[in-house]
Amino acid sequence: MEFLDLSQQISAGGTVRLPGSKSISNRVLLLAALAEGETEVRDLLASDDTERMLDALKTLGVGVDALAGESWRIKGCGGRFPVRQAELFLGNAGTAFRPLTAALALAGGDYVLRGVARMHERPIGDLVDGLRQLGGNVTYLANDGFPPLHLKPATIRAGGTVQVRGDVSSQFLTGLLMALPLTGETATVDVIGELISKPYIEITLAIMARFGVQVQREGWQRFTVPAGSRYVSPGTVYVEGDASSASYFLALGAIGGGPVRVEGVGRDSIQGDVRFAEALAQMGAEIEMGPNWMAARAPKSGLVAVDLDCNHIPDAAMTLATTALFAKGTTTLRNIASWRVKETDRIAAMATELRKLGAVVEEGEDFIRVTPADLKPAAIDTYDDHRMAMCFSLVAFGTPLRINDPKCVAKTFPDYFERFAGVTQAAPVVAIDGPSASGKGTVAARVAAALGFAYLDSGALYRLTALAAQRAGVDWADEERVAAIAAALDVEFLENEIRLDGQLVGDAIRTEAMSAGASKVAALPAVREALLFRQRAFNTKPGLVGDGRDMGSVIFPHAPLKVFLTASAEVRAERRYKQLIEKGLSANLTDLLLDLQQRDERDSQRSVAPLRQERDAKLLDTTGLTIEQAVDQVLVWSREALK
Ligand SMILES: O=C(O)C1=C[C@@H](OP(=O)(O)O)[C@@H](O)[C@H](O)C1
Ligand SMILES: C=C(OP(=O)(O)O)C(=O)O
Repeated sequence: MEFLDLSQQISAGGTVRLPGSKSISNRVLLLAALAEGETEVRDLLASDDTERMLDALKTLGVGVDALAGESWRIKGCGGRFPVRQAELFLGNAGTAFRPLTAALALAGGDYVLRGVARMHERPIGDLVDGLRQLGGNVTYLANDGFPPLHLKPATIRAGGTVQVRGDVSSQFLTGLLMALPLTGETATVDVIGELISKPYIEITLAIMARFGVQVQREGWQRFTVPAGSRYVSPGTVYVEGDASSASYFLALGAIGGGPVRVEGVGRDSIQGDVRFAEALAQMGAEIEMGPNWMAARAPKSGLVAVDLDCNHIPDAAMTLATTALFAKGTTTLRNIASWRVKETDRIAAMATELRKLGAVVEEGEDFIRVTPADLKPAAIDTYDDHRMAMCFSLVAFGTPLRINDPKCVAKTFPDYFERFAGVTQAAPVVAIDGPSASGKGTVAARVAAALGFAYLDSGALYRLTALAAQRAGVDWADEERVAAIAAALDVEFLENEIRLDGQLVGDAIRTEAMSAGASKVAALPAVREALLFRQRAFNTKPGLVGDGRDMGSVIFPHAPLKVFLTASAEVRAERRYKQLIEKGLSANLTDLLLDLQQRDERDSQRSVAPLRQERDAKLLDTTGLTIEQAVDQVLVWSREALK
């Protein structure tokens, strides 16, 4: 599986221009297609969900032309799709599936609508019931109440009243309202049960109005589409920035210092998720807002927990669940039952993944309660849910972590992680690589102490793996079993000691035999893979000095300082010889030199992460230098690089 390792982050600040709103984009596309006239749509969201809608419209015969930038020209078909028979694939886009179901059921024609497996588990029964009241011929192709659907030509009973349940998804009401002008008669929708996610209905009504249809309403209970309503292109439509996408950056500002400013959405927005800013303010964040921008910064006294009804911001509320990890006290998010029927069961997924990090989580049918704890590194599963991936990126302010399948963000925000990197600053790493006995261990440890950083002796991890394998009677060439040992290594780095399986290791990993073992197991790709995240997880606040052979090339490719530390083989052999003699061990200089040369050869020739000087690494040849001189040089470079 693909993954993305996020380093420990230390600060956030900057400006993000948001991608277009998903909810507005897909509504505008559908209404532009149903309208009379051509519509130019500017700043459309480019993502999986909007691609599903665009593909569907093309399949239905609608003229859809890409213009420069994120602009599109849609040639409206005046309520009658040219293609009368088609099969549509709508992925996991609720904003495409539900409204298209309604429009196609009332527009006549023979259509099959499918989605990804999860879409086939997301309910649509309440909408189908509503459409059947109007005479729509809709059948379930698999399970009753769920996609895929078959829509057949039918005689639509125009006019009158339709009842639709509003307590599972507001998209059913949205779908019906957007489709009703196709009947031409006065039609009234009565909402049964408490309508959820109300602000999304406001978006629907605002965009219908933009296309010339005024819906009359009695609160949230009854909506009437007047006779003779028809969609007319307003010419050009600008799509606002996505308010749900804004939530991650505002939270970053609130957690990581800030200010982080988002542009494209603000006080004048028609999206309910701008009210996420109020929730964040309740947690103590300092919020500023203009007509089409918002900014957040961390409070001096720290964030505090909240107890909130989140029914009005179901998507952005997920961001509060991970923000809660940085707030004092227990945060409760209530009235979020709809989370269970979205991209995944979001209450269960959120609880499971938060617990992996050490948080204390309680979940109920319609709430989640999060109590922060000391966070520990974990690999987070994202359940093909863009918001899981984006929400958990915030956790990097508490611990390094791995996000599995990060590309799922493509549903609404394909370049999310690039934007994340643009406004965050990771805890710095000084990566020191070099051949055996170059003195890199001593230099790295002293540089770490001088900077107040943590120290990672990555070679020790390979030596420990070799030792643990030997103790378990596993051959160093047995890739699969050695990798399993590496993955499960029970190791603890103390001040000047290492504990393996609870016991002090002492010099057992410093023998020549274990050097050879380390070199052998380090050549196995599966072993290196198993130790990858473990090593990255050492990069905590305020920073890390790591030494090894692939610190700068593989483990920390973005390290602000990379040093390639080396010395002539002869000098290295002499240093190693002296070390051994000082420890009272017997040694032979010629054998040591030969050994070193062989090891250099092996390390530089291996196919995975071979030892070499990275192009962006500084070369430090210590052949004629003392340790102090080498340390001083690295410190000078560090201070320059970490400024
Ligand atoms: O109409 C819309 O654009 C949306 C409505 C909400 O769904 P529910 O009404 O199912 O809560 C929201 O979660 C979804 O991301 C987009
Ligand atoms: C619920 C969501 O999507 P959909 O539009 O598919 O319902 C979402 O984006 O969080």
